[in-house]
Amino acid sequence: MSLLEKIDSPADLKRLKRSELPKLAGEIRRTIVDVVSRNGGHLASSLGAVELSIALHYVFETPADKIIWDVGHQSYAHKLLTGRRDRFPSLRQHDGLCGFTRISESEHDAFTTGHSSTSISAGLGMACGKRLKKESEKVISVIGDGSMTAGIAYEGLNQAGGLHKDENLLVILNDNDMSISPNVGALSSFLSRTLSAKYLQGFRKELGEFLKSLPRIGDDMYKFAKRSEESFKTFVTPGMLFEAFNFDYFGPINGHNLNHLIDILQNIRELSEPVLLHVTSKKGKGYAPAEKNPVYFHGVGCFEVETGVCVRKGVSVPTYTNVFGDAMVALGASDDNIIAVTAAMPEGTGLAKFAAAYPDRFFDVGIAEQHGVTFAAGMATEGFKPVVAIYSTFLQRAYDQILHDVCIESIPVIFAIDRGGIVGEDGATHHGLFDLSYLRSLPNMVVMAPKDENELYRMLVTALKHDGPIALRYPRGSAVGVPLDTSPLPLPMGKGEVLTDGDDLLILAIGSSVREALEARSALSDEGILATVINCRFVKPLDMALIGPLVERIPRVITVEENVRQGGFGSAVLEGLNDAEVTGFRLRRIGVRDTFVEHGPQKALRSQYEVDAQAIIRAAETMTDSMNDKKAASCV
Ligand SMILES: Cc1ncc(C[n+]2csc(CCOP(=O)(O)OP(=O)(O)O)c2C)c(N)n1
Ligand SMILES: CC(=O)[C@@H](O)[C@H](O)COP(=O)(O)O
Ligand SMILES: [Mg+2]
Repeated sequence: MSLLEKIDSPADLKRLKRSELPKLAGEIRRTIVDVVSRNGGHLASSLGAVELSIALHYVFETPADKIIWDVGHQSYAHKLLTGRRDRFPSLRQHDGLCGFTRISESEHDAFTTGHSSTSISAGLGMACGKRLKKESEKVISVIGDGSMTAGIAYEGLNQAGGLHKDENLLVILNDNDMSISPNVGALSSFLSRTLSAKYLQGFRKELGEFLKSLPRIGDDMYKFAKRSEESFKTFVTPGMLFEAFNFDYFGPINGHNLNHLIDILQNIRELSEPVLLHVTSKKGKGYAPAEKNPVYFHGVGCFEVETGVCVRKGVSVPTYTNVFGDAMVALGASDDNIIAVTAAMPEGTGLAKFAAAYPDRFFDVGIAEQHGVTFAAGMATEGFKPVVAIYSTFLQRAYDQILHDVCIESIPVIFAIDRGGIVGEDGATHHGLFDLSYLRSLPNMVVMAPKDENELYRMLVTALKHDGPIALRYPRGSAVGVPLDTSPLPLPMGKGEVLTDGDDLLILAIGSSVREALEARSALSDEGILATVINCRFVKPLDMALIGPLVERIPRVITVEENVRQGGFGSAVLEGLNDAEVTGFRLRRIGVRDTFVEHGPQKALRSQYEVDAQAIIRAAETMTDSMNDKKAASCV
């Protein structure tokens, strides 16, 4: 029996001898690599946090003590140690374990995470709550160096440092010198001073010996230098930053040395004030391909364990992300005013190629979506054309910046919103199901969604010509596979496109849902139901000049979107019809109902949450059945 098999709870872990823990770490790593190679997942970060997870559960007592794993993408070892070993093979699968931490999944998951940099705020809230309840358990926020680039992390530190000194909060900065890509900004270079700190320790020793050797004054000077050693150390390490927030700073310590980790955590456990422990670790630790290429193995699909080579199921259709990335490079060649902004996701958004081609016009702002949007607004006021590429789910963070800094003055910022719709295995925290609703309510904002990659390109061209805020949202994964027109003309603003004609039903679709609508249309025509299908292209401005008369002609209407129904595209159509005083129609909205979508394959989720072609067919059948019933009734 392996050591891991003996662990059904953190209590079992504590029964192991310290000398057994490295073996356990090896078993955990092999399990993680094995499961992720089959299910995909966040491999490199989780491998880098194995010893930290073991040490934390060896020293602390969850669920009474709280551990908040920032983002939660490094929490796989934590899951294995907290009673989820048997279910671990279901990681990220439909109805299986979530890829991040979820309060609803385990009492050991203190907080639900997925979006970064929330752990300090949540941890501080818990620590304050515990103080008021006179509970003495520890709250531990584990945050990476990339997540430390977000403003909210400093808002938490700032409040913590200004509160009572008895907030029982331990912040562990897990510093692997990487975000998804190499970490950016001043913080990153500041943290890497730790490297030179090693050198400085040697230097300090030499200096001591040198001072002692000086006749007469040497001893006194040595004592003075010793006295100020603490401030010297703080000055030359990142401690300076955290001490300024009134945190006691310890570190940097090696995050893969279990003995050191356990010793220091046991000591810190006895302190009851805000402490920051700086741990250095290696992304991908223990699995050579991931150590070598941590960017690729940050979030990876299925791969062969022996080689680390990706197993692809022979699809050659490009992703929307790739088409966007290539279009940016092509368009950037003839227009020096185009700049690209990403919030720590150059690969994920497809902007890495633009970064390589035009490094001066590429800006990675770190995990700082809010700042990224306002930064882009600033550049736009200088005459540039900023294209801000952010995943739909992360753009939620920047709502006020879009409203206040972009829309009020109608500043021409282009939002390239990737991962719009159901994203799949990342689940509830990551689906991009709200953007159509949260953007269309903003004055001056234009909102588009392409039906295929060709239209994505055209929409980007349209956006670059537009003088005001404009968004294009497109889904995760493969595009349709249509031939690309690489010099497309801009689209007429706010105009939809008639795709098919039929008098029985009107299907109004947006974005990737157009494909579902066409699939449904073809199945329905086999049943003798003929539908007019419209690719609306724009959620705002909506083409009411086209839609209004069509609804009067075909008063059975289905709207389709991969977005929540509340406030989305279907709602826009209803509002438009109401404003145009069109009456006497029936309308069904296909979209995600008032719920959060869990994780699983995109196709399965589209079916479960009823936003696929089958859902359109069912809605069409009920509508046309009742139409036939009525016809039949009037004949009687
Ligand atoms: C608000 C937000 N923006 C972007 C992301 C995407 N993202 C997930 S992990 C990550 C990098 C985090 O780096 P770090 O905290 O250092 O953890 P590491 O991956 O190095 O373990 C990013 C950018 C996110 N989860 N949340
Ligand atoms: C943890 C996180 O937020 C990212 O790593 C995210 O999982 C990336 O998603 P994609 O795989 O869609 O790029
Ligand atoms: Mg990191």
